[in-house]
Amino acid sequence: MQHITAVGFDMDYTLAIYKPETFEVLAYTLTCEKLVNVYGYPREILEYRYDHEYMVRGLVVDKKRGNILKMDRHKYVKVARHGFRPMDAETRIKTYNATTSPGGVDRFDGANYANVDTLFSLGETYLFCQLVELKERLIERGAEAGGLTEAETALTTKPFIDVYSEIRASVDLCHRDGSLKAAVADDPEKYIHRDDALVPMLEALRSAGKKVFLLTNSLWDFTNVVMNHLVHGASGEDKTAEWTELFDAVVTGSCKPGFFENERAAIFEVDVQTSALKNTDDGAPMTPIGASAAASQADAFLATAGARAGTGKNDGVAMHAKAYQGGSYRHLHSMLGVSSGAQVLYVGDHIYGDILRSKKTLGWRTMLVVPELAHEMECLERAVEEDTPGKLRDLRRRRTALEDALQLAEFQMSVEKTMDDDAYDALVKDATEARLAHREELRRMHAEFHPIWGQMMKAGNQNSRFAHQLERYACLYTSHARNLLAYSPAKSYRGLSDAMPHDMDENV
Ligand SMILES: Nc1nc2c(ncn2[C@@H]2O[C@H](COP(=O)(O)O)[C@@H](O)[C@H]2O)c(=O)[nH]1
Ligand SMILES: [Mg+2]
Repeated sequence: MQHITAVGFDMDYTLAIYKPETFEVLAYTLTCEKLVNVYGYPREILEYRYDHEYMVRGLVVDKKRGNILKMDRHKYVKVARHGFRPMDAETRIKTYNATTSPGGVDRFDGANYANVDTLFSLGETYLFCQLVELKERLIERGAEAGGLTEAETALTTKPFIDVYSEIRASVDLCHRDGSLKAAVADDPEKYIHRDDALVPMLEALRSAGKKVFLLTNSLWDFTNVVMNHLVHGASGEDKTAEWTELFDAVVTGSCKPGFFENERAAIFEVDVQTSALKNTDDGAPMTPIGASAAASQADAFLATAGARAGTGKNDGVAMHAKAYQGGSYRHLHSMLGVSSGAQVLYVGDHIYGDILRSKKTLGWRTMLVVPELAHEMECLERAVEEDTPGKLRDLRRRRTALEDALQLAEFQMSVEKTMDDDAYDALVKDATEARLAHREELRRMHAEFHPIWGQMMKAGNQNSRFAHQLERYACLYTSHARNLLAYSPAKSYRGLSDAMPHDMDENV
């Protein structure tokens, strides 16, 4: 951290942790309403309930087939469900892991797939599974007895990928038409956890000489709602702009990940008293026609530009306001007096929106917030207490030894053309039992983490795709941004040393 001069935070699901039992349920319910009222879906979905514990991040939606997949770091699909129904191993392997297409292995990144990579997407993925099942139930019902309503008939003919797109569009609408955000603004306490450690954490960074910034895709009005709740427990008329004093720069409506690449994006100044947006000339104040008093104000700001932000000038951009909307990393670097991406640490929850592009394009240091890690670590500790890793290692060793012995026996038989049938049958039996015992213990261990999807960071024995992306793009990861408070702002974080199979004592 010694070389880091600026530490930035994403807001939603990074500083502000939403309560799934209220916030996700609200987003889900509003989405169902849009599907019925805007897209003409059957009214029965208004009665649907959301189980916020069912879905997890890191899954991939196969929009075309109506399946949800969990894969390992090699993109080998280890768990698959059609809607909520488990896919049998044979179908799963045939569909995803034994492709003979000329392009080779499916990359799972085209238009037919969607990543469940933010906590915002759990509800919509759950709803997709419900509608996959509803569509199939209606097709069966229609074939048996007829008598479907117009809305039901329409759903039976809709490809899964269109159902997915309409769910997505409905979710998008909830975020854009104010329905979701107005409800949160009315009662932030109901939807967002407060956090006593937040202000001390931001203050500790600043006292250590770091610039601190907020960079969020939420627009100013919603940011102001959320930050007032987090910092002051204030809402409605009691809101103020005092919380902005905790930051050296506040950028809202940032359009990440475009913010990290698109240098031409216009930046607006936010009037924190009225929430009005003011035009700027690439960040410098502009005087509206006829506002002569403002002109001298603009001159004064320009004269002192940089007082708040070190140099305050970078690439010829002068920045002075407390809060902005839009813009690009170039404006932000200017506000912070940053000349190299390696000086910035950014803490966010979205592997694509926050982490990947900021690191790849700008060389920012990154920290991924993974709230699920707390549960994952509790389960790991329990597993260690029960010696599950030891049991798995022994079972895996026995399985490997017997499979090796069986393969060697089969090879010898093929060369010598003789065989001791009884010995061979016993070996086959032992190898099969060892394989099943190992698999069963692995399944049992995964189920302790999550009954459907297992351990988030593993798929079978391997790192999951989510864990792989995290390792590749996040310099650090933690269950909560507040954990920064537990370490010195000058701490040197060191990675574990890399290990290859031949470096290990045991290959388990
Ligand atoms: N229009 C949409 N907005 C969305 C969607 N999912 C989330 N969001 C909004 O993005 C920001 C995230 O802010 P950040 O602090 O994490 O950068 C927040 O305002 C969400 O409401 C969506 O599907 N469509
Ligand atoms: Mg976020």
